[in-house]
Amino acid sequence: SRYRSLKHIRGPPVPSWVFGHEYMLTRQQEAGEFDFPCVKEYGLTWRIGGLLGGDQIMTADPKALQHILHKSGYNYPKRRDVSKMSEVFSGGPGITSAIGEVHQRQRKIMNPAFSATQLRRFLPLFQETGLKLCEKWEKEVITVPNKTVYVNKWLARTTLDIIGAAAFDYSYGALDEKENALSKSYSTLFLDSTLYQSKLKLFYRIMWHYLPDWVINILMNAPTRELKRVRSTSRLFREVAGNLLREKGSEAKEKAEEGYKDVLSILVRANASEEPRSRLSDKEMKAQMQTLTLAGHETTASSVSWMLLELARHPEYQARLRAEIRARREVMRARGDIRFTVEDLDSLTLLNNAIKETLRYHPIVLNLHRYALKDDIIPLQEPIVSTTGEVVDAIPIKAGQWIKLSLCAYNRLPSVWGENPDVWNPDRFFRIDPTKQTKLGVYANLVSFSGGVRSCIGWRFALIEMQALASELLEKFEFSLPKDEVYDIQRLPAGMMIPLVRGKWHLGSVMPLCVTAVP
Ligand code: HEM
Repeated sequence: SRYRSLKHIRGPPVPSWVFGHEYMLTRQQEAGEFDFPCVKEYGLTWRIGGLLGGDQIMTADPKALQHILHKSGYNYPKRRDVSKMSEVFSGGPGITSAIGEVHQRQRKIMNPAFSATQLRRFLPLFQETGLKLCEKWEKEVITVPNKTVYVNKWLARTTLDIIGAAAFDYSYGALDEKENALSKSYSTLFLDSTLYQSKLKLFYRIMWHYLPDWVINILMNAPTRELKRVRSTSRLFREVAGNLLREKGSEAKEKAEEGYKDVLSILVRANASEEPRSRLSDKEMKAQMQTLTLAGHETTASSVSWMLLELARHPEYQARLRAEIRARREVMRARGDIRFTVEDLDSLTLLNNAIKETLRYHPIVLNLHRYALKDDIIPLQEPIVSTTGEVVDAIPIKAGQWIKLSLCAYNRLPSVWGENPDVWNPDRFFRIDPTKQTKLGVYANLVSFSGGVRSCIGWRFALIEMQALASELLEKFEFSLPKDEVYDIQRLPAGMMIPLVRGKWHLGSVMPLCVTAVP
């Protein structure tokens, strides 16, 4: 049968015939606590259980990842239950849930909005919104010395305002308004809908993979608590999108005709296109808006929050970083400029190393769930030893085989990242020679943005945004561990990796840090 051939691959004992490792993986107390020991015990590729006695391959092997993500094009799609869940999160058939040719069409339509030239134009917006956050903190938030601030909450509002303005020329007013319904709804979305689901619900959801689309389309509307929660965010978004298209739609159409390549103009033009290959339906257009809003804000806010936590844990590095930013500020002022340019930001080596190291150490997406469309052979960079002691350097698989990519474990491989990969140390990037690595990710060979045809479309957007926000924040504020209490931050697997405080889950997903203005 199809799975028998994998029995010779070693892996951890399967905890349940029904769930395989699926349930266990969602129940981790610390993201990666499953993956990291597996690499140490079995090598970079191992066998885990799937549903109902099935076997899966799990891998962190650079060559296997390269094969699956890059070289095979669309031959290793996302598991169907995963894409269908993305559809629920996007409120319709958007780019994260589309597969094959539909995805190719959508991606081609949207790509021009994410070119390097296009994104440069957003830098002033990133900076102004960052400065607005600084001002808020200075005037309203840091009212007493040693104030503990939930930095992730503030950053999520900042990045929500940014994605609204950058993509849709729309103001969410999340930084200004205390009670913004949409930003509130987003802020607990993953926690409420994805973290620690019951066994039954998880089983039911993963089984979607085997069902025909029309059945899933009915099940997607089932009245479970989790689905209702996600749909309620979608409803709020649809209201916003409706207003937005009413207000900006005709203007966007004109801009599109003049060749503007901002997201909204591109989407509106594609929506009006007569040509099937470049057309987006109404549903698709709205789903893209919702997708970009979701995929484009909390991801970046989270990454910056993890970086600030690490800088709080590493005050000496933080001080070097601040000095680097200030020195560049002098150069900038001497030129007569008032803002950093993209070149200035790219020249901040310590900052960029800290960003890379944070993406490596705290990848927001831990695992990707894929399956093979065709029979294939997966090549391995580091051979493994089978149950009978033979050396395996390639794994033949059958069409339909489930495969999990361990992005978090790849990001910790000493063979790729050098010694002490379990320590956050940005200086490692001074020693890394990317030409010696297997080409993988879109950025710095990290797989934190995934890779290949399904890689993150917004990685450059995120990078410039992180550079801009971090350079403003770190120049004006010092981040340290909270003084009022000890907060033990857990990294939890909730679809996206989210921070929770051990013993204080009632606080929700928070990143508490002590923030002090620096003179
Ligand atoms: C640090 C910030 C970010 C990280 C770590 C990140 C990470 C990722 C990852 C790992 C994927 C692949 C997911 C999968 O295959 O299931 C992805 C896809 C995606 N990301 Fe990001 N992302 C970030 C920021 C952004 C931003 C700012 C945007 C938009 C402005 C964005 C838009 C998207 C979209 C649309 C996709 C789906 C692409 C496709 O399937 O063709 N992301 N991202």
